Amino acid sequence: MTTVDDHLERILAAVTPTRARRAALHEAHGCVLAADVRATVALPSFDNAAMDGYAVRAADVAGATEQEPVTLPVAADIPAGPGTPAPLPAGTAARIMTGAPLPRGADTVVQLEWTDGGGESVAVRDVPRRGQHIRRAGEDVTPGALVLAAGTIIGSAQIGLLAAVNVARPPVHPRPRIAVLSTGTELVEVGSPLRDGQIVDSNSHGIAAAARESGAQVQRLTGVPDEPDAFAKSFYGILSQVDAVVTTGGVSVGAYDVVKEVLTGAGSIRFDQVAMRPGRPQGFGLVEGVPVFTLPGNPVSALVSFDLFVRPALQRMRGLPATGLPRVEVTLAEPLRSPAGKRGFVRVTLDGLGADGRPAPDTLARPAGGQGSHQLTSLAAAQALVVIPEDVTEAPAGSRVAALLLGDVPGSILSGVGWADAHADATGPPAGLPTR
Ligand SMILES: Nc1nc2c(c(=O)[nH]1)N[C@H]1C(S)=C(S)[C@@H](COP(=O)(O)OP(=O)(O)OC[C@H]3O[C@@H](n4cnc5c(N)ncnc54)[C@H](O)[C@@H]3O)O[C@H]1N2
Ligand code: MOO
Repeated sequence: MTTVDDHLERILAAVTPTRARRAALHEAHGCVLAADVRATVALPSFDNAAMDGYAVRAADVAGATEQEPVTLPVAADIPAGPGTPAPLPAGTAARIMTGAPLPRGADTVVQLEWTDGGGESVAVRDVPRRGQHIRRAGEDVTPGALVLAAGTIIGSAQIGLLAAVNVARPPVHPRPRIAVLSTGTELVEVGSPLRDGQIVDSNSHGIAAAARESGAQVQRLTGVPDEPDAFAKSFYGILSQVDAVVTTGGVSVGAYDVVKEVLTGAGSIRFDQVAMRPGRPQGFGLVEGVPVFTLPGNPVSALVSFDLFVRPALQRMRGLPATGLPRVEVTLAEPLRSPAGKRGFVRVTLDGLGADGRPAPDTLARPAGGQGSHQLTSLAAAQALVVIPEDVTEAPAGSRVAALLLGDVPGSILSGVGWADAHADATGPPAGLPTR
C-alpha cells in the first residue's frame, strides 16, 4: 500500500506545464499566461473626451450660469475616428464625441446636457471644473508597465485588456489535451438501448467533464472492450496526440483487467494500492513521456481519484499552483466511520454555509447518501468530501474535520471549447481538437 500523499507527490514530480507558445486571443481564453505582458503602448493612447459635448478652454466659459449662459462659436466637429483635430482657437468650442481626440488648446469638456446643443454656436449653462471629462493619455496603462503577470488565468477581462494594449498573441501555457478512455466490454454509449449485463459508460462522460472543468481540451474514447489488442490500439493511437491520458477501469486484480495487463511495464507506469477509500487501485506513470493516469472503474472511485490526483496535475500542466480542491474545516452533524489504515473521503452535504457561500465555523456536514463506490447519487448531491485520517475509524458527531470543497476548483473554467468524442472503432484522426 502506498499513501495518498506519496501517490500525489509521485504524480506532481512527473508532470510539467504545457510548453509555452503564443496563441490567438480566442485560444488564449482560459489559458494561463506563461510570461509577464508589458505594455508597448499607453492606454488611453491620446487625450480624449469622456462625454459627448463641447471641448473648450475652461477660462472661456468662466461665470456661465443657467440664467446667464456663455455662448461660444462652434469652430469644429470632432467625431471619434482617425486623424488629429485642428487646434482649438481661443474663444471657441468644438463639438466632440465620447472617445474623440481632444483638440490642442482645449482643457475641458462640457457635457452636452449643460449646453443648448447648438451647431453654429453653443450656450454653456454651467461652469465646468478645468480638466473635467477628459481621459488623459496613459492614465490606465503607461508604456512599459506590467499589464498582466505570468501565472494569470486569462478570463474575459484579461482578454479585453490584452486586446486593448494591442497584444494579439499572448504567451500562454496551452490547455492540456487530455484523452479519456473507458474500458469495459459491458459498456455502451449513453442513449443506447441496454441488453442484459450491459451498463452505460458514465465514467468517460463524468471524467471528461471534470477534465474540461479543469481547463483541459478533452478527447473522449468510449467503447474500448476488455481486450488487450483493442485497448492497446486505442491507447497507443491517441498517446502521441495528447498531453495526458486518463483511463478508467481494468486496474484491479481480476481477469480481463486489461489496462493493467497492457500497461504493466510500459514507461514508468506503476500500479499501486493507495490507502484510501474510495479509489484504492491506482496507476500512474509516463509512457513515451506522456503522463498516464489509470483510475479505478467504480464510478465514484474514478471521480474522487480524479479530484485528488488528476485535478492538481492538470493545474500544474496549465501553469497554476497544484492546489487541488480547496480545503476547509467543517463540523460533523453525525458520526462518520472510515476503514482503519485508509484515508476516507466521505461525500457530505453542508448545512449553514456563511453568507459568502463558504463554510462558516458552524457549518455542519452530513453524509450525502450511500457511500458505496458505485453510488453516484451521493456524489452528485455532495458539496464536499470529508477527509477522515488513516488512523481514525470513527469521527464523533461535533468533531471538527477537514473537508475538500467540490465544484470550486481554483482555476476551473466551464467552456464549450475542446470537446470531442470518438468511439474506439472510429477510423482516422480524431476530429475536433486543434493540432500543434
Ligand atoms: N477481488 C478484488 N476485487 C476488487 C478489488 C480488489 O481489491 N479485489 N478492488 C475493488 C475496488 S476497490 C475497485 S475500485 C474496483 C476497481 O476495478 P477496476 O478498475 O478493475 O474496474 P472494473 O473492474 O473495470 O469495473 C469496476 C466497476 O465499475 C464499473 N465500471 C467500469 N467502467 C465503467 C464506466 N466507464 N462507466 C460506468 N461504470 C463503469 C464496472 O461495471 C464495475 O461495476 O475493483 C473492485 N474489485
Ligand atoms: O477503492 Mo474502490 O474505489 O473502494 O471501490
